[in-house]
Amino acid sequence: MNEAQRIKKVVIAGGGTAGWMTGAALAKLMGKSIEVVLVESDEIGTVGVGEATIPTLHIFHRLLGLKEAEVMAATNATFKLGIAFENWHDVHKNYLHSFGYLGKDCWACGFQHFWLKGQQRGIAADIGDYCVEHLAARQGRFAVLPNQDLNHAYHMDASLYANYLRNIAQQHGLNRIEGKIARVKQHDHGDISGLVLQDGQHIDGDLFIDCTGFRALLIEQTLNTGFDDWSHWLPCDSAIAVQTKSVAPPLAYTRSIARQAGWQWRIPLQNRVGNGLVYCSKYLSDADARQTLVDNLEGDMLTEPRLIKFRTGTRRKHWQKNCIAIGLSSGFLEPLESTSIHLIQRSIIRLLQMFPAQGIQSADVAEFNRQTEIELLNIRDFIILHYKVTERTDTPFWRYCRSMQVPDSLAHRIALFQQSGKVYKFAQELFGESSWIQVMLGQGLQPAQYHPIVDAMSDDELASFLQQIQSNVQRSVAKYPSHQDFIRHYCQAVAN
Ligand SMILES: Cc1cc2nc3c(=O)[nH]c(=O)nc-3n(C[C@H](O)[C@H](O)[C@H](O)COP(=O)(O)OP(=O)(O)OC[C@H]3O[C@@H](n4cnc5c(N)ncnc54)[C@H](O)[C@@H]3O)c2cc1C
Repeated sequence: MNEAQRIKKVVIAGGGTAGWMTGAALAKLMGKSIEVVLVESDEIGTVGVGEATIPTLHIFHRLLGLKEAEVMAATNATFKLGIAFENWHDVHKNYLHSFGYLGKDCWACGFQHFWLKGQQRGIAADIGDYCVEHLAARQGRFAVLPNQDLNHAYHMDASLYANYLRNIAQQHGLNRIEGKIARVKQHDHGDISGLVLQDGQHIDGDLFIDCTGFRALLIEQTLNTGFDDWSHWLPCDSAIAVQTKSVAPPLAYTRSIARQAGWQWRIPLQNRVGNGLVYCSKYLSDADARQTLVDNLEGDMLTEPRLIKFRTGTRRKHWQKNCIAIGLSSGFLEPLESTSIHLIQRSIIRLLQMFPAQGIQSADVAEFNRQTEIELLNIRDFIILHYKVTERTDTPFWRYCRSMQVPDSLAHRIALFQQSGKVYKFAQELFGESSWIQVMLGQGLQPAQYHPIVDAMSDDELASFLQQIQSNVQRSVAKYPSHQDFIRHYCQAVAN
């Protein structure tokens, strides 16, 4: 690595969601001190999916000074309060993983312990009845109110989002170059020196951001960084995606419907619905997958079903020499909990925090890679949990998932919850206790005991404690208008 070279010019290869998020952030926040160039190819196009997000996207928008209603109107967006998991625990058994907090904790233990005792005594309602976001999602209500914000994310049109960010990036001086990268040039010491386009143009730079999607043109095809394959834990390797007409007002949550060898998503936008079937090709042929998806659509198809192949896992290093991989080039977990855009945003923020203006330092590179890996491993475990903890035995795919060995870190979390109802969030971890609890209970994992401190309350006191939380949640949700009405006055897309 050439440690002396100052970074004056950053070249972003690729203009999908990752490329344009990176481009907008670098141009807007650092455009006065560095030159930013982005190369993309209309001929190759983008992966064209990735329309469900999680609440952390607010942080990115705040960083760029974007207004929520404006971004939503520009991207046909709806609000997302969580994900409904249908048929995951078992066929016809459903639950919702909402973005909200469950009930009230005490100093010694989380709310789930009070709820578990209440459940044993027959005085507790569904765990979701103690969470505002959960009930609002189920009742189709939503609002952004001062001092009473619901933890929310968005469903949005991925291409419109990329266009929106592209405008911002270009307004702040980013130079967009259309063309296909034919070759990547390297210095003798191995660093990347430039890109050569098919039309003969040379685009040289100091720091290169690989946003070329699954191709990973720089980080892998050029620098041979290596890939850790996680398909033994996350066995889905294919998806078929199609857009359909809306047939009902948009839900304020994503639907994830487990099928015989994977799961189907439904993502409602203001003007259409995004659909897809994620599946494992070992257990389902592409033709059968296409048929399964087409048989389970609600509106007329607006596009031809499109096949996408992927491999779950991670690049061994995310920053290698003078190249940083952001987006699908850095790896892919699978879309179940909509975490990819979050990971893009985390890499961008980390890059800004560690920007190597005076030259790349090996300690920065190591730290960037260390932080990225920790984040990824926690999210990976959370996603594997959905597949592992299931009572489904109806197909070979689900039997495989149920019996597979999981990482020790996840096995520990499962045992901890099963034996004593305990859940802890690790430092810097994306998913909090409420998320782990909703998914573990929803998938059918029942703790053997609750924390003894709960016995300090009499049954009557416990009943009144639970009742009060439930009433407060109901009162809060009753104030919200319908999701559809709120969108209409807050962020109606211009074309609708
Ligand atoms: C089935 C599926 C569902 C998903 N759902 C979600 C979701 O709900 N939520 C979520 O957060 N994420 C989701 N993701 C992930 C999400 O789609 C991606 O993280 C996001 O779209 C970013 O992709 P990208 O920009 O890295 O790659 P791409 O969109 O593939 O962009 C790659 C870019 O590189 C360019 N390029 C490639 N090669 C060359 C070349 N030789 N010359 C010039 N340009 C080149 C392309 O033209 C394109 O502009 C999903 C992914 C899949 C596969």
